[in-house]
Amino acid sequence: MINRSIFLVGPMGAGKSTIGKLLAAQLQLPFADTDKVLEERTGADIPWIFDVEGEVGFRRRESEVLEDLCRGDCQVIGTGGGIVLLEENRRLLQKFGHVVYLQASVEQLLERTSKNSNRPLLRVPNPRLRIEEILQERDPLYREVADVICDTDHLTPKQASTLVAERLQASLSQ
Ligand SMILES: Nc1ncnc2c1ncn2[C@@H]1O[C@H](COP(=O)(O)OP(=O)(O)OP(=O)(O)O)[C@@H](O)[C@H]1O
Ligand SMILES: O=C(O)C1=C[C@@H](O)[C@@H](O)[C@H](O)C1
Ligand SMILES: [Mg+2]
Repeated sequence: MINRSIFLVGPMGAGKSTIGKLLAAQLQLPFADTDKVLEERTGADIPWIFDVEGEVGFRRRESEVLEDLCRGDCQVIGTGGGIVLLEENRRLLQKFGHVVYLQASVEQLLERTSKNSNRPLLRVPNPRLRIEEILQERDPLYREVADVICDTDHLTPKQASTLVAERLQASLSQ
């Protein structure tokens, strides 16, 4: 029934990496994370890439990773929060995958992303405002590509993974 890769999209802290791993185990599929693949290929971490190559350089690398993963086997793929910014990426997501938009409130996103400082776009004096701006810009783009939308606010990662699996099955059997 699942004949294409499952892409998880959503803002930083939505749980794409955390829930993605659980979902992959649940569906007995491999898991990949675009941020991780990009870091392994580059041999540098995301803050370093942003510092040296800027966001434009990072986005170029991210698109290359996405293209390669789209050509590969069916798996669960956690994406970077900004993957939907480029139209070419949105087309790839829709063409090659089942896309799940993981949502969470600004409050939850702020709390979940405050635990570490490896997100260059949140290294600002007012991360709450930044998250609000990001959501305003990207929510329509996440919706544009999504086959399924799941709110993770009051769910543990395990509960969220189960909900995503159920919603995916329902959407695929329509
Ligand atoms: N449903 C949830 N309930 C509680 N904590 C969560 C939930 N989902 C994720 N977390 C926690 O929030 C933090 C960020 O999650 P994660 O790294 O999976 O987000 P992400 O969407 O992959 O973000 P990014 O776009 O920056 O890669 C982690 O510490 C994770 O354990
Ligand atoms: O939301 C974003 O633009 C980002 C999210 C992270 O997953 C990383 O891809 C990077 O920190 C940028
Ligand atoms: Mg992630």
